[in-house]
Amino acid sequence: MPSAVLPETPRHIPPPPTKENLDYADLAIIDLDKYKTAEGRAELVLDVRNAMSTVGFFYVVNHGYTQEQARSHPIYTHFHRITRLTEVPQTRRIFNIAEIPSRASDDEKMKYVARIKEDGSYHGYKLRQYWHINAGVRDQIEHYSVNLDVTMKEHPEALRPFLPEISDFAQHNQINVLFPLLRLLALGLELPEDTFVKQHRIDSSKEMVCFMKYYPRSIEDEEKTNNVWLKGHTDFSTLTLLWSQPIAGLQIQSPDGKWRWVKHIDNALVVNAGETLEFLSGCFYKGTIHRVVEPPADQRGLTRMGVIFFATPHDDVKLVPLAHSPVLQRVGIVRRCDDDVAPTMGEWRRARTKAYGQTSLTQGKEEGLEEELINGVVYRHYN
Ligand SMILES: O=C(O)CCC(=O)C(=O)O
Ligand SMILES: [Fe+2]
Repeated sequence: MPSAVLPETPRHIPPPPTKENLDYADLAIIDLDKYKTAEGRAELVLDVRNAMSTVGFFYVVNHGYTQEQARSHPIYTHFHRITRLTEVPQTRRIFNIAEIPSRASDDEKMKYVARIKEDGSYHGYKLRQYWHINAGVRDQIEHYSVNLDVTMKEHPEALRPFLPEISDFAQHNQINVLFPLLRLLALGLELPEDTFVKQHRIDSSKEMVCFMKYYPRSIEDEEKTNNVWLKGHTDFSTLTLLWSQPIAGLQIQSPDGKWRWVKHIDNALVVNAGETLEFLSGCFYKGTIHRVVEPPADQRGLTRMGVIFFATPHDDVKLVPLAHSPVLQRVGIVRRCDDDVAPTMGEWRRARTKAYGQTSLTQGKEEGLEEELINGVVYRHYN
């Protein structure tokens, strides 16, 4: 069998977690080991339903990827099985790979820039300063997003040898984490367990892995934005799987209106519900508002790398509540728009992606709230 040797990856070195005593959100921990038994699953259905119908966020542990114990696993390229085995644990390895796109030249970044405004797609680079935050200050976040089907687009040269691993990683997120969670969420609505999975298991999926690099900002920018790096928002996904990393910054808006920090847990996932799950569940599952702010003093000045999987159903799925759910019939359905004008996933994704961070916003009823109308649905931003 022919063999090839992969280039070295950069080394992503995570700093120690913050020692500051922050006001942390109290989030449930969903242990996917329990999914293996019928009793465990029954417990998880209740835990997942409770978390998603109240806070809209939880942690997932035992998702099948190792962080601390080195374990060999073979690496493949497009054509060859590679002879050398990696000793790097899987989670650390994906953070190493995540560093690659940010090191491409400016010319190459321009070549693979995402067609955000043109097609409403994040696949490729979202460069820094694309979004407006406040008072003329723009974001310092660079994304590189790869579709679940990694062959859908071309990628920067340095990333190409790692596409098989990125593909494995994306599929791991989908099959081993997303699908079990979607089954639990369907059971939580007393629906057949594959209800949501069927909407997601498709060939032309637009689900994506996003490598997200936040660069530190000037004191002036911090002041003008009140330390907000990424404005309060909900995600357009059904679920967002965020690979926990030690640099604090992510905050969620608690039901009492207070922003609370999300604490880092080594090798855990932070999972949140997005707008699409709200649409499909008649707002029973909550797409909770979250934002990213400047890290605490002991982590200031660091770049912050995120690895995130955004899950969405097929573009043709009409985003109307699953009204036959016995649970929804009991608790009632809240519609964000009438069923007959409800957008499809594709319409919502494109409209949301094109509009985000671009349009001029109107001041909402509350302080710090801005609103815009997307596809006839009110979308809110919070500062
Ligand atoms: O970087 C984070 O921790 C969160 C990012 C986020 O909320 C998003 O990209 O939608
Ligand atoms: Fe988000």
